[in-house]
Amino acid sequence: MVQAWYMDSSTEDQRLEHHKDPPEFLSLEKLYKLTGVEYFDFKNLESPDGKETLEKLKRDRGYTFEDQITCSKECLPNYNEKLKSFFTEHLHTDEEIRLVLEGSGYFDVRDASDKWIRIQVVPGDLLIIPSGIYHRFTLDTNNFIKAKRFFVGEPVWTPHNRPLADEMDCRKSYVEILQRGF
Ligand SMILES: CSCCC(=O)C(=O)O
Ligand SMILES: [Fe+2]
Repeated sequence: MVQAWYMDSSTEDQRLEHHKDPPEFLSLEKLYKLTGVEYFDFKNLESPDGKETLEKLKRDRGYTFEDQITCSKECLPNYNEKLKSFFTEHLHTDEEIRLVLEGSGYFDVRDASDKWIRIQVVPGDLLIIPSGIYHRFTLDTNNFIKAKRFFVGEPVWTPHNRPLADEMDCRKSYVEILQRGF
């Protein structure tokens, strides 16, 4: 089951959980209300039902491109460099959609007060991170994740780092929606 919590401010190893003391969890509804991040449960991905639900989601949202990424020392070219850029706070001009197939990791997203929310993902979790939200990704202490990536049209994975990205249209639109409320 996916879980989300507010992070502590320690600069210790990014792969640790970084719970506050005491821990402060968020429901998926709250996560959506606060950030616009959407979650879909695909624990049944291997069943006919699961496959059909995924096809429907792809149709509904116009995801025409799909591939897979494996993050491990063995499988990811320029492993250290890639992981460093994944964990540098950034945004994208499009949604970032990931469906975890194996392994686990953490997506961190900023709330409206710039607090970090950590979202733990495990197999069967599909996350949609909106365009324009500042976020980052890290492996956990298992150092392995395999995920499907989806995209509308030709994929663009370019990260735009903070603070330069503050001036981008997608950032301004996101902030506007955030102020109006999801
Ligand atoms: C779980 S996918 C690995 C991370 C990634 O693709 C990204 O942050 O863009
Ligand atoms: Fe990203």
